[in-house]
Amino acid sequence: MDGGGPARPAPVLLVHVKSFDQLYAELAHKAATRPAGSGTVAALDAGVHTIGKKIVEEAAEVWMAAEYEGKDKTAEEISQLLYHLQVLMLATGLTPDDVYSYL
Ligand SMILES: N=c1c2ncn([C@@H]3O[C@H](COP(=O)(O)OP(=O)(O)OP(=O)(O)O)[C@@H](O)[C@H]3O)c2ncn1[C@@H]1O[C@H](COP(=O)(O)O)[C@@H](O)[C@H]1O
Repeated sequence: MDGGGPARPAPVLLVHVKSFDQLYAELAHKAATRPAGSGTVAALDAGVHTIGKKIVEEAAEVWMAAEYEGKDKTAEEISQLLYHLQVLMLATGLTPDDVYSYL
């Protein structure tokens, strides 16, 4: 027995999924338009040396997560590493295609 009322729509879980290329396009737009409050703009202004150190830090966090913190945490840390790699790509004028050509 369902009481005869109107059927309630099933709950929808909204998951925002972003591809590597989509993130790069978003970051390139940020770099071009320089919106206030953008961490990407701040990182680009800080320069390659600072971005490079962040990449090393994030890579270590990926390693530690993989050894000790499980799959979810590892995936999160990898996403952060990919983000900072993309910032370095922008800082050095590289596009995803430049990288893909070596894969
Ligand atoms: N995907 C990311 C992303 N991943 C990682 N990060 C940055 O990397 C940091 C994570 O580093 P840690 O976890 O080590 O934290 P933390 O050491 O406390 O960080 P910091 O003190 O170094 O900022 C975050 O604080 C962010 O600054 C990101 N910053 C932005 N994005 C995405 O990039 C897009 C543009 O962002 P804005 O330029 O900030 O608008 C948006 O779609 C964001 O979701």
